[in-house]
Amino acid sequence: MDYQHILDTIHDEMSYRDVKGKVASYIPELAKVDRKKFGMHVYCGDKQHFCFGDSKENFSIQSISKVFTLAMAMRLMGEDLWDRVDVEPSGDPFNSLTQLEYESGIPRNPFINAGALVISDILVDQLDDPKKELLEFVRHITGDPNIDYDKTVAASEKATGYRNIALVNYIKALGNIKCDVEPIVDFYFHQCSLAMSCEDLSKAFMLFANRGRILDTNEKILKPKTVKRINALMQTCGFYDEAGEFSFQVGLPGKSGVGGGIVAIHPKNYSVAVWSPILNEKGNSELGMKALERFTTLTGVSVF
Ligand SMILES: NC(=O)CC[C@H](N)C(=O)O
Repeated sequence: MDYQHILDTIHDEMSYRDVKGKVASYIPELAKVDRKKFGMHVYCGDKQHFCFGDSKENFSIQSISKVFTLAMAMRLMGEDLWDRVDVEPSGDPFNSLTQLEYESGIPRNPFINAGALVISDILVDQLDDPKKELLEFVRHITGDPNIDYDKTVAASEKATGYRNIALVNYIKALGNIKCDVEPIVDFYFHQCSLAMSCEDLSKAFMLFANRGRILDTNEKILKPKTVKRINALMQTCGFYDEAGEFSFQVGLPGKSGVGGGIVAIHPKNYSVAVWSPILNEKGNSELGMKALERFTTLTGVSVF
């Protein structure tokens, strides 16, 4: 497969001028990102990798971080985790509070904010220094010791993060949060602020395409069963109330973030990351989704 040719074709065909969405602004710092940015990176099981555009530039990974924290929580709790968070698509926006009331504080899945905040509670409760351990985890699986939090983005989200703070308080009132609210949201805002490139993300997500093993070293980090569960959740819940559309258009398990990144994987085959900060109404990268649709169409490879 000539991946470089396919990526070059996508780069030639598409431009930020073709999409009408907006860069996220409810986190003030994200509104400063240049809407012209566009990059893509593919990592393959044979360690070859291909890219175009701004694929080596760091951006705020936001909700993509929820996949890393889920992996860490599954390593700590195994199947007991599912007593605290469910595994169903929500069909609601990522930051919705409504289902919690009639579902007794058990979030629909770990990729909506409510679910990710319960995962944050678990990590804050069980780890001595969760921020340090998350950084170590991400640096280890990418082999990049320079990955770090963007403290300006974390502070910007904290200053305006009323909904997430409300979510933790509400879930705590319903009995599904153990720790204090402040350290949970502090950890969550930091995980969302992780600054990574498409290159970093496609390499990190090879873990999920490679049955839980780091591509470079073959070290086993996750059990195959854990990887199966995480990939299933990415397929059904990775794009909030657009999960069906992403499956329909692209046909890969994946995860998006409001920084405009999307990562998707094909089990045993490849991992692909794309970044364009212009979001559609559902909070997913508009150009990113189109680029991935072209990618699975031109390669003829999706999970379906
Ligand atoms: N979908 C997202 O990327 C949302 C992440 C963002 N930090 C929030 O909690 O609102």
